Amino acid sequence: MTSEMHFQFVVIGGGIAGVTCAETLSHLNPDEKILLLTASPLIKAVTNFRKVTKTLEEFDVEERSMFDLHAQCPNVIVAHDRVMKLDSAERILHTSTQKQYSYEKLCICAGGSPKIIAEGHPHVIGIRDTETVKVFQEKLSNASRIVLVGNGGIATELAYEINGCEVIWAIKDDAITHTFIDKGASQFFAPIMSKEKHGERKGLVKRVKYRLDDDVKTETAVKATKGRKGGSVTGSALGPDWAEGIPMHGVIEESHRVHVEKCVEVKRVLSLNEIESNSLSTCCPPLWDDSNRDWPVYIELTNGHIYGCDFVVSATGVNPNVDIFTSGNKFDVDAADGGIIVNEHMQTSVSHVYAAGDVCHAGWQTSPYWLQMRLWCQARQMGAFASHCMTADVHGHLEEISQDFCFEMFAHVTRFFDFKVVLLGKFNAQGMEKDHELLVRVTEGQEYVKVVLQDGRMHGALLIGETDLEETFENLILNQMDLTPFKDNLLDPNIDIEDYFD
Ligand SMILES: Cc1cc2nc3c(=O)[nH]c(=O)nc-3n(C[C@H](O)[C@H](O)[C@H](O)COP(=O)(O)OP(=O)(O)OC[C@H]3O[C@@H](n4cnc5c(N)ncnc54)[C@H](O)[C@@H]3O)c2cc1C
Ligand SMILES: NC(=O)c1ccc[n+]([C@@H]2O[C@H](COP(=O)([O-])OP(=O)(O)OC[C@H]3O[C@@H](n4cnc5c(N)ncnc54)[C@H](O)[C@@H]3O)[C@@H](O)[C@H]2O)c1
Repeated sequence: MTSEMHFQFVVIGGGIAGVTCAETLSHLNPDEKILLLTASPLIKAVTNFRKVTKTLEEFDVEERSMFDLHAQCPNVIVAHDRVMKLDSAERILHTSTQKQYSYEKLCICAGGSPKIIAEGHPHVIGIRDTETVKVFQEKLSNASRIVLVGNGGIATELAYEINGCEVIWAIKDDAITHTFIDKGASQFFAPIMSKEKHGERKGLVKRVKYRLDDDVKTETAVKATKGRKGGSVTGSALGPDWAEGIPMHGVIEESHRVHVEKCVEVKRVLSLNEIESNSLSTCCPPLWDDSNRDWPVYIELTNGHIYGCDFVVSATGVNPNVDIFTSGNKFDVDAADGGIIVNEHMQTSVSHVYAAGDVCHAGWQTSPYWLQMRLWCQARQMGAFASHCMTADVHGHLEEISQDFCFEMFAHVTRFFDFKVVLLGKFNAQGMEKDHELLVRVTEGQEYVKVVLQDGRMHGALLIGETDLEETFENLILNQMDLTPFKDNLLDPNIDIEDYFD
């Protein structure tokens, strides 16, 4: 019989949400012992945090040993141990090293795993953590053609970054990068995507400092006995600009070649044997050479096209890691995205259990200008806010805690195709009825500015390039000024909009 260790606060997950939650708990409760349980030996740390505007934030993400977190927050004990079972009635966690931990308050920050088409197929991979990136790089270094499935963040970055390998990019939509931008913006990017990249990439400060050394030793760590099961992902998700500085080269001389197949899904993954025995004919994009080539794997798309390739990258979103927790416990889970539902205090439907980051589904009545997307900024914000709520809860004044300002308005800054991209509020008019209006300004190869208006008020904006408009537009969304009298001038490039609304 193993002895049980008790902690006031236990956090599960060494990603951005879990580490931020544990760090903030440590600052708020310097006299309490906090346990962070993580299935991955390295944890994620947020550094150089800075606010760009009231709601936009930027930070670096470093992969660190568990030792570093304990050194920085001595009341946080980090255990490299996988939670195998939650007994929420007894408030006990059972781990892979046969330990038991009881808690007063628990925060689940177990992240997500890539949702992979044809899961388990040896020629289909997903990307989530440093280990899966290594697998991808290794496969790519011997590849001359891949099929890329998905139309969100990862697919967009890969379509731009991969060199020396042909890419067939299969998307469900009629325009690229649909998760983040509208069709007009994807047309803005189209010529840029097909251009070859020359010389140094411009202007971008590398934001992620990954340490890929596998053997980080820690004395405080409790060693996990089990590794990955069936190739499942246990590491934390990568973060901003993960693709920067990671070589992505195939074997051919042509530096950059992408063929986009629009409005399709993958119907079947086929072997050469199946192609031959059923006499199926394969396709090749115009001007690409496919003569006499046999491929390790073939993809049949719903438009009937069959492409051969070395391997397939499934960049098709994330499944929250909920199974271990929902088994035997009455968590409410969102039917559509599979996340554990949390309320405005990050509480789940199970007493004393909170959740934050990719694993959770924001189940509260959200502000009209905020939406959940599984992003590092939201993982950090949710982790930090959950720790404030957990602390208030143990002191009996949770109801006095009002929601953090960061949930007032959605704000995300990233880079696609080497352009700065800022997303504010309902940047794609998400969930809005047809009665909204779009104002757009485009300068080819330079900037794309789109504003979403309803009843003359700004509800969202998409800014591509160095527009310098984020602060002004953030204010206009937050203060809901009636812009009807200024509508014609709002995007006039000859008017200094900042002065205008000063
Ligand atoms: C390739 C890639 C690129 C990305 N790029 C960006 C970007 O540019 N900008 C952006 O905003 N976002 C980006 N994201 C998304 C962002 O990285 C995630 O939203 C964010 O990191 C999620 O953090 P998290 O802490 O919720 O989860 P995770 O980082 O997934 O961490 C979950 C943690 O829980 C642990 N865990 C899981 N199960 C257990 C268990 N049973 N017991 C113990 N521990 C467990 C895992 O080991 C891990 O440490 C990217 C994601 C990927 C995969
Ligand atoms: N720069 C950034 O902000 C950035 C970059 C990379 C990743 N991320 C985040 O990391 C996470 C993972 O990225 P991702 O690109 O896998 O997810 P995503 O949610 O960004 O995009 C998933 C894409 O896959 C498509 N899809 C889903 N099922 C499909 C199917 N069966 N067939 C074809 N297409 C399918 C969806 O339509 C969507 O376009 C996301 O939360 C994303 O927001 C963010």
